[in-house]
Amino acid sequence: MFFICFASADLSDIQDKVYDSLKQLCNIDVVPYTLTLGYSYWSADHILKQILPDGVEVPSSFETIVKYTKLGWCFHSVVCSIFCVTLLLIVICMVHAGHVAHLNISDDLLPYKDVIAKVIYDKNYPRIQTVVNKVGTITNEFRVPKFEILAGKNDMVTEVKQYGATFKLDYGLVYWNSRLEHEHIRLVSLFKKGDVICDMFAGIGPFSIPAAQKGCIIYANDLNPDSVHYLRTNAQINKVDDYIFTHNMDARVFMQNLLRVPGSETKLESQVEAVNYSSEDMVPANESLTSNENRSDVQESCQKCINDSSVISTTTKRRQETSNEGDAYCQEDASQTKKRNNKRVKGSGPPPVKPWEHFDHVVMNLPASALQFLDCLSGLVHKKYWKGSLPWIHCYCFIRSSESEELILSEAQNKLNAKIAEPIFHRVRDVAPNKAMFCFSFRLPMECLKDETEDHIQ
Ligand SMILES: C[S@@+](CC[C@H](N)C(=O)[O-])C[C@H]1O[C@@H](n2cnc3c(N)ncnc32)[C@H](O)[C@@H]1O
Repeated sequence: MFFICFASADLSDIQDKVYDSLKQLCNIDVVPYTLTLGYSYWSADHILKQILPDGVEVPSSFETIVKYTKLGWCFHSVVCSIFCVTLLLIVICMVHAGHVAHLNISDDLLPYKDVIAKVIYDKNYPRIQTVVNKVGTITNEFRVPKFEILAGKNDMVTEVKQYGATFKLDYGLVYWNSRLEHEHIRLVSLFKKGDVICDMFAGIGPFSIPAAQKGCIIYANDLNPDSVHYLRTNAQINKVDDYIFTHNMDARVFMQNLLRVPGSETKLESQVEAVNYSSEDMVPANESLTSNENRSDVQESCQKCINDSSVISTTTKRRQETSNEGDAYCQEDASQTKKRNNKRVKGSGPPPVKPWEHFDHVVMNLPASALQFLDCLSGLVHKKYWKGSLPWIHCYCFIRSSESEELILSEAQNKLNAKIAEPIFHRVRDVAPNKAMFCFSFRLPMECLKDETEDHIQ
């Protein structure tokens, strides 16, 4: 049995609620004992350890979809540890903060969800102004979890900063996962200025926006209209709207439209957009010196990745966790991105592009089913029109501990109806004890090209 002596008057409202929850939880009228240091000095973790029953694991972290800057975190820790929290310091500390904390409360902790949320809200306010808990599993195709609001205001529109880019989003309407930040920037670090990228499942743009900041030309698509709305908004906020062409359709249709050669069949709306974008005096990708240089740079970057211990070839290396070397590599890229933050990409807009003649990378981040979409890449590229080297495909997938990379490779080869040379598996993160997310990268095999001459002969 215990009771809490609340030291700070300005937190009394929250403390009353916590106190009430405690009384309900413990089924008691009076909560005895004094925590003499006072509620206002204790961390959420410490308080929860005190108030949750013995044996219950205290949620040690929650995902906040808004990040502190590193400076903010350090500052916050110092302030907490020396117990000198003045209002002014809090305000300075929270400058880069937003407001939604996302909890994933396990079944055994559900009876305590309100008290947990109240303590987290209380101890992180005003940085955190809404505390939500994920309910059930994600079943909808837009991959948007359902949330219940446990504390604070009912407002899920917020802003996130990732490596110098700003992302506005409605957490209740679109997919967002802060834990993929490192992966977003790792993949973008493989792209070079002038590369053409097809982002088939773009979401609100965590691959597309930093890539455009680098000077890549992006065709970004998502089936969720709300994602596309925020993708466009984010392209404007980050001043890269000249470099991003957004589409709202099924990923297969998107790729078919993008790669259809004008004049060969009826143009669809999105194809018209791509055609308009390609001006008449366009320079073919493989005739430009810069483009050729970029092409070999991509090879080098990918080779660097193959050599880097954070990226593993099935044939040569075993699965490993992301290395510090990899971190440094991405960090370097991130600092360049930060420098560009909020500056319009220089030059007279992007160079003209004909995607049916050349693109460099395809990003497929829909791990639950991206492999099933690989068949749409077979017979899509016309041999007759294609210029330069074949594109890299980056297909995200989940691999269970009972499954192997060889199994994924064989599934992908079946879908493409072609053999994949030198596949690269990069372990992104563990999503469950027996399941990890991987990025499976490979060059589109030559056999996937559509050869009209052969069609004709047959
Ligand atoms: C896992 S999220 C990834 C979003 C983003 N690339 C990121 O890293 O945050 C997958 C996205 O694919 C979209 N999606 C699902 N099915 C789709 C389809 N058939 N065609 C296009 N987009 C689809 C969802 O709306 C969602 O935004």
